[in-house]
Amino acid sequence: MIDRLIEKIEATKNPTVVGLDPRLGFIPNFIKEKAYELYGKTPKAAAWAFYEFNKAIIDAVYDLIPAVKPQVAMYEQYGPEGIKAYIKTILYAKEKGLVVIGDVKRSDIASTAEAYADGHIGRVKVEDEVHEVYHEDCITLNPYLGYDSIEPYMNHCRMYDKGLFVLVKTSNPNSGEIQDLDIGGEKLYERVGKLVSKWGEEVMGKRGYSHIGAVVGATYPEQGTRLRQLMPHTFFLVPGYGAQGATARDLAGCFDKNGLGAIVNSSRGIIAAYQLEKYKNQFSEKEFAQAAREAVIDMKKDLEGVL
Ligand SMILES: O=c1ccn([C@@H]2O[C@H](COP(=O)(O)O)[C@@H](O)[C@H]2O)c(=O)[nH]1
Repeated sequence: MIDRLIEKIEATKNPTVVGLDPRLGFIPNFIKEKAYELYGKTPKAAAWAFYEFNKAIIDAVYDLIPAVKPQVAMYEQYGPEGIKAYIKTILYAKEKGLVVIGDVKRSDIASTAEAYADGHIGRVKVEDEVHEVYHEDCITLNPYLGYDSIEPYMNHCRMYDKGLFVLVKTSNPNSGEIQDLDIGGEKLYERVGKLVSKWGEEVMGKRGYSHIGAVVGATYPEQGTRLRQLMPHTFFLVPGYGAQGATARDLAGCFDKNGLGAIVNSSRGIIAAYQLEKYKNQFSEKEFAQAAREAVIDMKKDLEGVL
């Protein structure tokens, strides 16, 4: 997976990931009205609207970006219909040639992790039939349970050309409460970073980066720079740009000397761009997808400035 992702970044000359985190508040009225006409004000209507919205966003930006990151929580909250919209979104993005990062943040003991791994990045067996269910290219994981909770996914990376992004330093305001704890001369996030890097040695790609990457928040520039030094063969997924306040300068340290090594996610800042002060005079609600495209172009330029 990591080699495919690097190729896509090189082809688009853009390390931007569009986060597909739809919320009803982001969906233009004309889509919602249609959804309610078809299905009433139900979870099915929300899921229908999400897929229509995502499809239009993907159509508007797929030629500019290497990857999308659907956030499963936004879909899961609407139950089975939401999950169907999540899977349909993934399949559509893949049809358009995009790498798909499922932001699912799973974590459990090995025997349960096997089920998550089979479902998300592997195959499930029903008697003599084998099925791929969720179709993500890679997923996010929480490392709190240690190596045996991650290992079940590693085999799938090898067998099915998949990847992982493991939480190391998250972008949220309270992440330091646990992740910045001093544990005998080093910070907990540093120890976790070293572990993730070591686990990654077992599943190296061909371009010097492992199929096991790390999530490193753009909102913590010092920690990002430190982790880049500690983890030279680990690709970073960097959330926190835009809506959470981080700028291109904040995340510059997450890249390697060749301007590779990281992909930067922006969700609200792109998919809801038409609602932002910066774009709302330029684009109407009907033009939400064009606004998203403009936001991607602006983000690309912004990142180029620090690479
Ligand atoms: O440390 C983390 C890990 C994951 N996320 C996720 O990324 C997006 C960010 O959305 P924005 O709208 O661009 O703020 C969202 O899905 C988070 O769950 C993160 O922000 N930080």
